[in-house]
Amino acid sequence: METENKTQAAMAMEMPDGDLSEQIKLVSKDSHVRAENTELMMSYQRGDVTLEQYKLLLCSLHHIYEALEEELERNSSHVGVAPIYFPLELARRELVEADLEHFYGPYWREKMVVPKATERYSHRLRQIGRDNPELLLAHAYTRYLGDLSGGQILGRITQKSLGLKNGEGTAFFTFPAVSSPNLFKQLYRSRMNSVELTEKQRMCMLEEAVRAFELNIQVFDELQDMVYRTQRLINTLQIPGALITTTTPLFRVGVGLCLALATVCMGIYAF
Ligand code: HEM
Repeated sequence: METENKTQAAMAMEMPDGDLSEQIKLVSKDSHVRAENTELMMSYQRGDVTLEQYKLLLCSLHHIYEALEEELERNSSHVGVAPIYFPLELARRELVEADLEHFYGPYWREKMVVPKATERYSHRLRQIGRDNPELLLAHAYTRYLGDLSGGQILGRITQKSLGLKNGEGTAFFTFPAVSSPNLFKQLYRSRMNSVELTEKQRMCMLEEAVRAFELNIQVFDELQDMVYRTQRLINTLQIPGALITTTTPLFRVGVGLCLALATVCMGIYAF
């Protein structure tokens, strides 16, 4: 991946129009297509996203935005962060929390399921927040401009697929302080273009944008894998789906162990 990123980043660096917003869009074009084509995003585009997929996605989004927004805030006066710091307009964390509470109840924190890929993503955000804060721009761009673009379509699909009325459980997709997503994206791009970067920093920024997409793709793939595994467990053990999807992971492990034990006991008895 590293070599491929470098080639794409080098190509973008040679663009006659040297605006960062144009270069970053070009360099991440293929990754955007790959992100759109993940199983999870394909379920969205087919309009058949399930509650389980959406709840798992919310857990990961919370973990990611918690790290991103804490690091942006901690570095908000950094020269590479200040121009693109729009907490009032863009912050997602509290909105995701409202959605998590809607689906999991007041003790949602104890019920969160966070895959390894999500941990890796937040670890990367913490790492650059500490060592190279200017690279936070690449991640803020990937997530926030994505949420303001395709994310708006995904919000409508979520409502329709899951039959959610009056915005219940879909606060994440809303931007109450942004009256026009298109105008806001224009402003955001002009702020991105105002950040002064050395050639080396610019190259690292373009590579980081591709990495940001890659980290998102890995999260989506692992979430989908978890959905498949849960489905297989339901089918194998023939237990009601609701028992799996509405309970805590610990409870589910307990149920699994009891059923496994019961199967072994029955086998011994039969023998
Ligand atoms: C079903 C999935 C998706 C659909 C249908 C979709 C669709 C779109 C559309 C229509 C645009 C506007 C393009 C334009 O204005 O030129 C866009 C832009 C964007 N999307 Fe997506 N998208 C999806 C998934 C994603 C994902 C998973 C990410 C990142 C994690 C993402 C990040 C972005 C970004 C950063 C932009 C802004 C590009 C720019 O103007 O520089 N998208 N998307």
